[in-house]
Amino acid sequence: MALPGESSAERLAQYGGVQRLPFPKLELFQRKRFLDPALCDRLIELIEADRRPSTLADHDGDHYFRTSETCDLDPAHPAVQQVEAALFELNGIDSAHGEQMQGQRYDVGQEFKAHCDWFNPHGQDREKYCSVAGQRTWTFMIYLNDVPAGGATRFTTVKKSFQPETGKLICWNNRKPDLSGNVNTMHHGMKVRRGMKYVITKWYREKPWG
Ligand SMILES: O=C(O)CCC(=O)C(=O)O
Ligand SMILES: [Fe+2]
Repeated sequence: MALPGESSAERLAQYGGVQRLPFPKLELFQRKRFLDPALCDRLIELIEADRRPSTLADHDGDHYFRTSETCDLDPAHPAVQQVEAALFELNGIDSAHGEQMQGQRYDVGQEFKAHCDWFNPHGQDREKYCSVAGQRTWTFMIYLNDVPAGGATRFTTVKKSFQPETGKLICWNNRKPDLSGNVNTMHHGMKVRRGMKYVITKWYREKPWG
């Protein structure tokens, strides 16, 4: 049984079409065509309607660290609820443990430099970001479109890149079996070279999200 706020390789495998990448030190999965193209288009419209410059915890003053635009997706919107239902069917994580779903849009030249999604236990912002809901457990990310050039997500320590593709989902466990953050989850949303890139991201926590 997975802990609250967690999924597991066994659970993900039940869904069908889920592939685990062959890295012993990192639980990393992909599922192609997780969302259908029409739903991806609706989500892109929502991001376009509501986007604002991204912010970031603990970026050490590098204003070019995450240059994309972000939006918090409305949990009451039918398209967002459809994604939530699909995610629950896949991962079995109680939605109370999920942060609000985020949309991101990267224009040409924009990126999200190499980082881990879990919060540094020694970082200045640990208290601010983890005091209520605890650490991030799993990340689920879905590409909403094909990007003509650039925009791959590169896992830098295991040297694996994912190419954006409409509806493709990738997910990973941010923690090691001892529940500390896994440095092998380090990933870089690389610069878009041509076209636009849209993704949605869903992060889960150890404890229910306020
Ligand atoms: O856009 C990407 O490829 C990566 C996004 C990401 O790492 C994040 O939102 O935490
Ligand atoms: Fe990330």
